[in-house]
Amino acid sequence: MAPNITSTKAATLTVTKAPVPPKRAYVTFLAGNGDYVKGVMGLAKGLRKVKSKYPLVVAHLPDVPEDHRKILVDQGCILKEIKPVYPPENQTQFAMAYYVINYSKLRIWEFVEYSKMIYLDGDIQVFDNIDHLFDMEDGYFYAVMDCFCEKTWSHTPQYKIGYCQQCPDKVHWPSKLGPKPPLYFNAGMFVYEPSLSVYEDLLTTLKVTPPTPFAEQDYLNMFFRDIYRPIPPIYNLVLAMLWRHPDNIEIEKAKVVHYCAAGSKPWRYNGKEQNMDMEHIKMLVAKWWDIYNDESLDYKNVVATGEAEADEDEHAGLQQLFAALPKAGVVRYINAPSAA
Ligand SMILES: O=c1ccn([C@@H]2O[C@H](COP(=O)(O)OP(=O)(O)O)[C@@H](O)[C@H]2O)c(=O)[nH]1
Ligand SMILES: OC[C@H]1O[C@H](O[C@@H]2[C@@H](O)[C@H](O)[C@@H](O)[C@H](O)[C@@H]2O)[C@H](O)[C@@H](O)[C@H]1O
Ligand SMILES: [Mn+2]
Repeated sequence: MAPNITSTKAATLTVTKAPVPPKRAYVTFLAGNGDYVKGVMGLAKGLRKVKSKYPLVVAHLPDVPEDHRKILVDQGCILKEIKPVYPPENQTQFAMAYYVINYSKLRIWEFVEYSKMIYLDGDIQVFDNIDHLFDMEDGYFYAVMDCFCEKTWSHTPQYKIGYCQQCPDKVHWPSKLGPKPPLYFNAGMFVYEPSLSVYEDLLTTLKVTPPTPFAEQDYLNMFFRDIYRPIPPIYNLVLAMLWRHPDNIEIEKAKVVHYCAAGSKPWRYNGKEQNMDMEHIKMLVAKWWDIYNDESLDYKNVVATGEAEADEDEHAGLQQLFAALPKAGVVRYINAPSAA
């Protein structure tokens, strides 16, 4: 029935704007015209396979060629060109010469159109939904602890004495070396909040910080030391853990796998380098290729899936995060996000 309008005074319509939900996204970093674009493509498809609710932003340097950019746009990625960030002039020998470009990752703090982001290296694959990590308490930097046992750490005192934070009771930190190093995270995956003030501080502080072998990973560990919170290794399985600290991990529960060990990049894998003939490595590389080759996961072939399915996966993820916490033992992990 039509409303009975008697007054001729124009009705004042007050539209209360619905609160804009905080924007969240995954973000990765791409440089050069080489084969890392395959890693990013695989990551985009993996996030789709686990029905993540959030897009993948690709922060890329100007040297990423047009055809690579198109491949990623066609896979539903949001491309954002960034300028390189270089450390101050230095004589440092980086653990890997190309690490010098990794300081450009710092540009992702400028993406303030997002309230919270999860950074993932291009050599990472997500095998289970991890959207629930966005619900962790704000104001902290979340990442998985690294391991110091690989040759890439041979320049460090901890490597020289056989100390690793993954097994702090095996070789105790000698007091003559001063205080035990603070917990150290692998910078291939982290949960953070973009912020212009933090971004400015990162770039300003970098100018007066002598570079070190693990480049931006060392720098980020120093910069966020006071708000770093360790999360369980299921959120960034650094492959070296498989042969260095097998007791600290449950490979079947790994939600995120980081192909950072020498010779483990799936798109270059030939099984010839040390430890690359392990059954677990072969299985994880095959799992990566299954996703990469799965055309049903291509953006053009995927119909938007319902929220319900994603929520369901997310709820399951929360339960597993709860389950993973008590087994930790090594460090007190974060308080799991409320299940509500
Ligand atoms: O030529 C390169 C080298 C590195 N990267 C990016 O920088 C990240 C860090 O490098 P990498 O993963 O090789 O370091 P690792 O974790 O193996 O030490 C990669 O994952 C990519 O996202 C890139 O795009 N192109
Ligand atoms: O630029 C420094 C890099 O340092 C880290 O890689 C290392 C680290 O994981 C060591 O612990 C391993 O021994 C080593 O193999 C591996 O390359 C990050 O994964 C990467 O994203 C990036 O920050
Ligand atoms: Mn990596």
